[in-house]
Amino acid sequence: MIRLARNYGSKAVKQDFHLLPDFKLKCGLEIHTQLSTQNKLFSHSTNDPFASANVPNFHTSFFDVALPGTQPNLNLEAVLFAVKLAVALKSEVNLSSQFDRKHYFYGDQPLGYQITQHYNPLAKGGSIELTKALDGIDQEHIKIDIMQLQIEQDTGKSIYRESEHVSLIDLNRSNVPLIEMVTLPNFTDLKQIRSFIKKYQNLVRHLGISTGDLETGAMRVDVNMSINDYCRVELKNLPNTSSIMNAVKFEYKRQVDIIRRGDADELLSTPETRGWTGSSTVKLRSKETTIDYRYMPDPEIPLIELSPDVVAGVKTSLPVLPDEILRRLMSKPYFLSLKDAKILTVNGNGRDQQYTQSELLTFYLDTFEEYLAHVKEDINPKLPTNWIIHELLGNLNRLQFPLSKALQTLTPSKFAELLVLIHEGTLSKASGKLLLFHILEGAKGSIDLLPVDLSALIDNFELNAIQDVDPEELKKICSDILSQLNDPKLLEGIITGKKKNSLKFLVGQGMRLSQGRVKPQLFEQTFKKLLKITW
Ligand SMILES: Nc1ncnc2c1ncn2[C@@H]1O[C@H](COP(=O)(O)OP(=O)(O)OP(=O)(O)O)[C@@H](O)[C@H]1O
Ligand SMILES: [Mg+2]
Ligand SMILES: [Mg+2]
Repeated sequence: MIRLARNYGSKAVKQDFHLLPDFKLKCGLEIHTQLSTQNKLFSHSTNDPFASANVPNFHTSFFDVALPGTQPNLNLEAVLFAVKLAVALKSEVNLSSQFDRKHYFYGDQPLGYQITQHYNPLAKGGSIELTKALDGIDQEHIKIDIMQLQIEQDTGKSIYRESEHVSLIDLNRSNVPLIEMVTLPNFTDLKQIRSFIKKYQNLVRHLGISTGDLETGAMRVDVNMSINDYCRVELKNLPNTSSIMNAVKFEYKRQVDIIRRGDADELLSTPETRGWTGSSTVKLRSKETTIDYRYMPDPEIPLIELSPDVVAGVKTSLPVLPDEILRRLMSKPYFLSLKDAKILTVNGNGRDQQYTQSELLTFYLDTFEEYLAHVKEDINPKLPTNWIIHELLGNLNRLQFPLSKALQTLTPSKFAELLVLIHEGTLSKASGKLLLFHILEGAKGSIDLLPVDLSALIDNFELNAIQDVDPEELKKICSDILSQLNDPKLLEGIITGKKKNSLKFLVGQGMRLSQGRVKPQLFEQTFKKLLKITW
């Protein structure tokens, strides 16, 4: 088995890319996903392939290093994770599946074979739907069929230090559980491939069975592609989405050139495996010369026998899936835009954000419910969205403060109280923003966090919007602003209606003077009266 060193920098030059009508693309994906179980697939060592990258061979047992006489012991958590995924993909779970040995020799595979499922995998069939509305593909709706899901073990890692002429072996990754998911060759363009990968990644994160990160290798995508029914080429070593897309584009152009030159019968008549260097695909091996893996059932591992109850139990305990959540969030009473709904449902990699998706979604739904209970019919669905997705998250990122801590003081009911105050005009937007930042900043420095007392804070800072503004006083403020303006052109533009927007500038001055405690509409009305504006 030949492997290329991982290439993280993709140097491919950006150019226009189009599929050509006479050269029909057909693609199928094989995706390997590491399961985030506590332990490894066939041993009791901790499953921690990355955290300890600086301590090689730390998370290893006698079995992981293939000491003679050691035997595999199947981790049921991995089977449960695989069943979860199978059920979410509507695959048919095989109630009796088996493990097989796939033989090949490589330094980071000390057993001399990989334990996988070849003859009788865990699940078959199933599909993922992609739509224009939710996934942004060009077609209204397509279905990508899944061939099968199989459980297998990951290999160790080889590290090549060319300057020192040494190859190092790290077995921390050896025997980490993987699921290989194979699709039918249903993909016909690049957007479909990109959307599918995103959707599958979000699904495994949503189910809590994998980190789904491409960059760390927790999720690895091989693309099989062919044009006009010539033989398929399999692309491997694709470390991130842009490599996947660039490799497909490069390979498409390469195959089109071969067909145009009339060389396809010679060069595209046998399947081959190619790697991605960062700027081009290179041949690793042809499938003709593929070594014979001598597959055989593993005699040391009993069949995985599942009772129908287990599958049924997983089905009933499965969380609501992301597409369904998106659809709910985009309809009554939430009416979120697709973009905002995705902020609440698309799981990031969890390392650079201050919340998990489920924390955020729960916070949003709970706050929304309390807000709705207060305002009833008079609801403004944009208010919770803007204040949670934009204001709250913006502040958490700025302060590097996790949502889980923030909500000890800003509970959903407190946050809803804040929204109601803004909704009713008791608190202006500007004061609301100040208050929110102040609460979060204070909470960050505190150890014991109690639910915040909003009314006390509002009184303390005199943030209450002035409800009964004296019209005379308002008139005076507005006249002062006008007399200090000294810009007749601007005034003329406003009065004639040629520069309607400039009225906002005047209102802004009023808001500044009143420290945001007077409603902007009141300033607008007063200015209009003073300037005798009729538009
Ligand atoms: N004509 C074709 N054009 C493009 N893709 C194809 C074509 N025929 C099959 N494929 C895709 O090739 C992939 C085959 O994967 P599978 O795991 O079954 O076999 P493999 O690649 O030979 O095995 P391995 O797991 O050892 O790589 C599937 O994703 C399938 O959709
Ligand atoms: Mg393959
Ligand atoms: Mg495969």
